[in-house]
Amino acid sequence: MNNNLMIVYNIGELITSTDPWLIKDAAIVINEKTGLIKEIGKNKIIKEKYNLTNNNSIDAKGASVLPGFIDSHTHFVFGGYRADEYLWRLEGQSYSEIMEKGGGIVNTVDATRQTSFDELLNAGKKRLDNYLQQGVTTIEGKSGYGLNIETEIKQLDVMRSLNCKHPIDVVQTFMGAHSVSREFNDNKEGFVNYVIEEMLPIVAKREDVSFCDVFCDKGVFTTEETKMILQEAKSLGLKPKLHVDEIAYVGGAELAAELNAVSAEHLLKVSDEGITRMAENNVIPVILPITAFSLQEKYAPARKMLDNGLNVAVSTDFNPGSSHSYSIPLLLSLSAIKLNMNLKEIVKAVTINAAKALDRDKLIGSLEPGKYADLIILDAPSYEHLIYNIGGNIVDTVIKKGSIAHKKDKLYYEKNNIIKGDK
Ligand SMILES: N=CN[C@@H](CCC(=O)O)C(=O)O
Ligand SMILES: [Zn+2]
Repeated sequence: MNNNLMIVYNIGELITSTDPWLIKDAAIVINEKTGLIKEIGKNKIIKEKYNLTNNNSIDAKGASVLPGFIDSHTHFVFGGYRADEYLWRLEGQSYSEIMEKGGGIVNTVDATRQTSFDELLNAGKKRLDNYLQQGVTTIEGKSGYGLNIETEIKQLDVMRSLNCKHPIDVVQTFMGAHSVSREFNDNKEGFVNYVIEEMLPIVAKREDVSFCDVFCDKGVFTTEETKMILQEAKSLGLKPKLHVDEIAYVGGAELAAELNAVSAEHLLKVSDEGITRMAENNVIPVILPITAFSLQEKYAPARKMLDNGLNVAVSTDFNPGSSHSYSIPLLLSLSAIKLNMNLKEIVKAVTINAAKALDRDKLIGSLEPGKYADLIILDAPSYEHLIYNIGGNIVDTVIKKGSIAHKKDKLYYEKNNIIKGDK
């Protein structure tokens, strides 16, 4: 009767990210073949109905269980580092000043062009391993450190390969308009045409690429240029996302609404009108508090967005420049302390709302029958510990599509039986 079923039982509290939000003393029945959730119920009832002696069943021992985290905005495939720029920023130079002096994104473009596919793959794998240990089961990754077709394709190929090889699902976004490439330094119009005419037709044919993103901001691409690129991308079947209103207010959120974009991201300088327009058009705001922290900028008005009914998502924005961090605990802490979000809003922001930002909410982001069994078991009795435990990773076990993808490592000294004898 239990063939191909995995049962996670003795769950102290199950956080579903849907209704009912919390189920005490719960169990989840998973179809291991499909990786989908078959049934969720009270522990006692599931125990009576199914045979728990199945080897693959897991005793959660009263711990809190919740959906796998979804990091909906990252640039995790890149070559080189920009630690020097981070130190310059600490000495008072701004992100824009460094960019205007010829640094910033184009430095990483140089490094990424010089880095081989295998090196990018290895670096990407290590970063995904780290994400997995923190409970991330789906991640978005953007290209945009190639700015020519060869290297953009190389980044996308690395992400495609990682998506096949790694338990974390990688959702790919083409971001050829991340900055103007050095070759087109004095010819931005030429670069925009290059993106539209040379890159988009090739990238849009790939089934593994879902979105097209543009850095629409002061000193980067204007709203007109962004509109041209994203309208073309849309006509070729790529769904629009926008980096907007980060450096300065440019009316980016309004443009995201006009384009019916899936998401608008950053939004540090968003206007009230932009918030209203996003709400009217179901645009998901993806807020990146680690970036504001790292740039020492004012945080995006997440509270105002939530109070206006928006489905706010939060993400690490892991990249080599503005947010060199893939720390989920830091993300959760900043969301609580700096964005004034409550625990439920924070969990939604890294689960169901993040799934919405990736247009995958029919399959992931909440725990309910018919959705993928992407879930985490905490080393804590309550999900309150996610923000109470500041900066610490309290994820014990990660299950991806019904298979155990990570279990907290045993300590080295336990594994090797190293003990200090009495002296
Ligand atoms: N703001 C634009 N893009 C990235 C930063 C890229 C970089 O500095 O390398 C971001 O989302 O923060
Ligand atoms: Zn970004």
